[in-house]
Amino acid sequence: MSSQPSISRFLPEPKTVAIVGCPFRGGQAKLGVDHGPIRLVQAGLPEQLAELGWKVQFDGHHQFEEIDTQNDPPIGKLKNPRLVSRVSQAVAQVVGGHAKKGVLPLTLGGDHSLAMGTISGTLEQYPDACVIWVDAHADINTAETTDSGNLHGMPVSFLLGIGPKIPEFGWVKPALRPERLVYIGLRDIDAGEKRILRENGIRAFSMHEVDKYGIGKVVEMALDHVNPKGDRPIHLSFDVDALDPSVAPSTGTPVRGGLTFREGHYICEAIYETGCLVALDIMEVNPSLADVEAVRQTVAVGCSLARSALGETLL
Ligand SMILES: NC(=[NH2+])NCCC[C@H](N)C(=O)O
Ligand SMILES: [Mn+2]
Ligand SMILES: [Mn+2]
Repeated sequence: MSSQPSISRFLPEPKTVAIVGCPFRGGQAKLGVDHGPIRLVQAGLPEQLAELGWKVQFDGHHQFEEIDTQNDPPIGKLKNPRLVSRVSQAVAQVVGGHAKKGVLPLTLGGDHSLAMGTISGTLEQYPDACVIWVDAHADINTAETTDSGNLHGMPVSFLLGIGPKIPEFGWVKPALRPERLVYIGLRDIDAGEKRILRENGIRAFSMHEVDKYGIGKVVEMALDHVNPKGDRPIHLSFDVDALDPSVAPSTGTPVRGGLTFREGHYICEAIYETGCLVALDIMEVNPSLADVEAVRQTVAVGCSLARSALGETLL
């Protein structure tokens, strides 16, 4: 496999990627997702990206505070709210700082609550950026609609500024507009989330549309919706549970009927080809939830999705 020399519309040469390792699990209940970034780096992701011609910056994973339920009791249903807020705020600063320097931040999760931070950071530098959210879930619950209280099911509502205002999350600017957001891969949406998607006119391509139109057409329609002129920066937030559990088994909330290996990679390849990608998240790899071989497979797919989004081609 090789990489194509390609021009980025927004990143100066030499093209530089900064790996933002986020060993964080406070947005959900399962142990192990905090080891995702460590495994992705151990599997050789920095070297693989260098091989593709990127200048790679990585100086160790972030150190976050421990979960402390004593001093961080739930706010309503929200679990670990102060910790999730502080961690995401720190991540927003780091991601925003890289973006400001013309470097592409590649955030490795960790749970998807981190995207509150990564997307805030991107929008700070690129206010007109659009977001492509690839996931089995919409992660758009509010403090009112959430059943689980897990903040990894809620980051999008905070970015849009919908739902009750929680003072502890006051730093999150409602900087994302509903028409700048598009989903691909959805298949497990809570009733309250369906209502939010409808009421806000948010475009979503579920697995039904992937089946109906094929992934090529779906990505074309998705890009056409959020980036019709191809002049907006793109933040790609990829939850590995968008992939079918047979492809990415080791993740906290797997849902059957997901994207094939090729469909997942096609999305990344097509977004790379736009030349508009400015930030990438690879989230929810949890190396503790499967046997050795299934974990290896999930970590490997996390790495290969990142490579595809950063220019690896089949020919
Ligand atoms: N990032 C994820 N894997 N999110 C799963 C969310 C599941 C469910 N909708 C919830 O709010 O709890
Ligand atoms: Mn998900
Ligand atoms: Mn998610």
